[in-house]
Amino acid sequence: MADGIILTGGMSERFGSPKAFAVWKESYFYERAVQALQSEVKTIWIISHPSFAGRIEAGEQVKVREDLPPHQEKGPLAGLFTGLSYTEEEWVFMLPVDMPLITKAEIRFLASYISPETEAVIPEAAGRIAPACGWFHADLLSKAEAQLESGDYRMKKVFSGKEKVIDVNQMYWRPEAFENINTAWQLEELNRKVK
Ligand SMILES: Nc1nc2c(ncn2[C@@H]2O[C@H](COP(=O)(O)OP(=O)(O)OP(=O)(O)O)[C@@H](O)[C@H]2O)c(=O)[nH]1
Repeated sequence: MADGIILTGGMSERFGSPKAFAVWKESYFYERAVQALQSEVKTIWIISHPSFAGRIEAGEQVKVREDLPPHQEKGPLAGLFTGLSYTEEEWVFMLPVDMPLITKAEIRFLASYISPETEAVIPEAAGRIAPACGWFHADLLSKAEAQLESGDYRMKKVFSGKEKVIDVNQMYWRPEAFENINTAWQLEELNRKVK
């Protein structure tokens, strides 16, 4: 079995309010992320921000945590570090909270690329790699920690050549599922485009 990590620790400055509580089809973004993951993983670790973590509903499967010191607010890599610190599973699926169209179908699709030598499976959509979304092996914990300690917070740098980047525009029937929302305008566009 695997665990899930939902990243909600960002400040959502471009969006204007915490994206965890943005609404898509009558659900908060974080609720949609939980729905996508719940049948695919054991425990879901929501790694959130102290200013609103208390508003997120936890449960038997869903645990809410904040970035572990001393790596708070250092971006998605801090969330990966915290999530991997809590999990006891070999694999996690990490999902940024701002990808409201992802469902379990995408999680399973990416899982099909895991093989023994793989350290991560991440999507590339419309020419852009989404390094904070995908399957991550627990061995990345020590690498994430070392990298945070070195002061380099770039997510992509955590990989050591054993990551698989899947071009979802070529391989997948629903590449728009990997679109991420940064602004309120993008969310309006999505409402117009996707019914
Ligand atoms: N746990 C954790 N998650 C983070 C952190 N920074 C960003 N994230 C999450 O990573 C994902 C991508 O974040 P961005 O969209 O790049 O950043 P953001 O802070 O949410 O938005 P901006 O403030 O507009 O840049 C989102 O799901 C964020 O909630 C962090 O320091 N810790």
